[in-house]
Amino acid sequence: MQHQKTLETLALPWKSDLDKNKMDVYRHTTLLTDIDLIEEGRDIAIKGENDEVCGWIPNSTFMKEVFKQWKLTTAYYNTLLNTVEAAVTTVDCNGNIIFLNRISEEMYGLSLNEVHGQSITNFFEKEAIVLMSTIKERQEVINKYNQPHPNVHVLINTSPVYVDKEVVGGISIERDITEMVKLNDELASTTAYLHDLESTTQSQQNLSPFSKIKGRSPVLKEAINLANKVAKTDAAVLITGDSGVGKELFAEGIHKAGKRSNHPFVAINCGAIPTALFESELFGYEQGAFTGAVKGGKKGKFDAAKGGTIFLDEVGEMPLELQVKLLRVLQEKHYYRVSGNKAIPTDVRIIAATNRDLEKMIDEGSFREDLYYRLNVISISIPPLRDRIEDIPELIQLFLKEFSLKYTMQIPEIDPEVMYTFLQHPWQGNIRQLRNIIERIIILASDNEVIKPHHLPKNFVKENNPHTLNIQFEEIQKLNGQSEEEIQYALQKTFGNKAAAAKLLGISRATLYNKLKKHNLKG
Ligand SMILES: Nc1ncnc2c1ncn2[C@@H]1O[C@H](COP(=O)(O)OP(=O)(O)OP(=O)(O)O)[C@@H](O)[C@H]1O
Repeated sequence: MQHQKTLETLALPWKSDLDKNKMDVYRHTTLLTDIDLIEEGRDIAIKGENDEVCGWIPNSTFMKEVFKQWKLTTAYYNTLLNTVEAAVTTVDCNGNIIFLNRISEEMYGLSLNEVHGQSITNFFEKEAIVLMSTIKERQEVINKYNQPHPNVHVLINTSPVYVDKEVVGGISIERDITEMVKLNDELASTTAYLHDLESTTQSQQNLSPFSKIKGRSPVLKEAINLANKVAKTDAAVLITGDSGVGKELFAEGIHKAGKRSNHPFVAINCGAIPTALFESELFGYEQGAFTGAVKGGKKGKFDAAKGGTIFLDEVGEMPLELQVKLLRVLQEKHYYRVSGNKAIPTDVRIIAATNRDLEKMIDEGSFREDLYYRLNVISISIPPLRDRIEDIPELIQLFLKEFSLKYTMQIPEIDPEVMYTFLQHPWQGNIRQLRNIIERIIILASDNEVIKPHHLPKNFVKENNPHTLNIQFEEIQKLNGQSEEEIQYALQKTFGNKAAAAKLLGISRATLYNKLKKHNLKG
């Protein structure tokens, strides 16, 4: 508590009429606390450096001093116990409660007056009382987690209290961490909840009928919106667009978003079926229909797609005579198997797609106008990739991920020049071409290699106009993202795609964000 006094400080000078044999003798440096029990009425003789008795302390002075020290110690002790931000409990060697401070009283809902002198085991589960084992085993405990009550979590320090090497009791100091435990629990459950939410939204996203169609361009979003609306009806849909723009993905999406989604989606490439087999392929045949026919007949695509959707891909490639047959089925709403005479009702939704200009074909007489109107109740036009360059960075990332996974590679980084080449490319083969190129890149690149222009196929590079490209690229190479104009230029060149713009400027995405903030740019 306080600085201990030595006996010397209390001593009076030795007098010749005193008898040291009637006194207890101590050295002058002895501390008050080191003194054994003094018999009532006995004075203390003090020995100096040379072991000569040099002073004495009358018993009354000693007792007064002890009393004074006791009062002081108790005052400090009580103040300390009630000031400390922890629950303090002291017990005697039998585990009877001597003291609880205010925090201890509050923490356990006990009042010192009521529990004083009672065994601590009356108030706590035996196995939860660290203090008891500390006394028994004479072993201090530091920062041990304990749950003395179902609603209380603490970190506990305990120590036996010794007087002259003998354990006279124990003291425990507990820091209440209930709030922390609760917060931690909440954090854990919130994290788990977030995980759940994330995977539900992810699976919902995966379930979304058009989720496979990636891209953020307004033209693409518009096409998806229209497809979504059309999907709710049973109307025939004609999807137009260049080769590889994703027409089949749209057809699948419409099927999945419609009420026929639990039935099959059957795709037919109209350009790939030989004329002689077209009817039997589509409508099936009865036994003995022709030489080489399978015994028992065979079902056709219309049977296979029953209740679902038939996707007539490349419908513009269909020979005229077959167009007539298809038209008849669509008009009459039933079909016959080859060599069959039973009319089978058609129960399919028709979605057709073409990359040909059907109206021009009608003018030229190679596509039937009546069939065109049958198929084209609603048309959805999918824009070519060169008209929605904003989608390119996302598609690149998608395919990089897909093929890195397939060929068990790290997802490589794309050099800004390659990104720029991609953004400027005319993409005659659209997304299919982009996908194929990325697959090739992944196959040819080594792990951890940055994708550079030399990774691109030679004929692909030739498709670009190398002259303009180089000049523009050189211009861009001079950029370092320092000025507001450069940042705006890069954003404009990359259609606002920040990842691509950062690559062009040769700075990290975080740096670009900082610069956008600094220049107050929206990006
Ligand atoms: N927006 C897109 N997001 C992701 N992948 C796409 C997207 N569009 C197309 N693809 C992918 O590109 C490839 C070509 O797409 P799809 O077969 O749907 O094109 P298509 O227009 O039907 O081509 P074709 O006219 O040659 O039959 C497929 O691998 C498809 O998954």
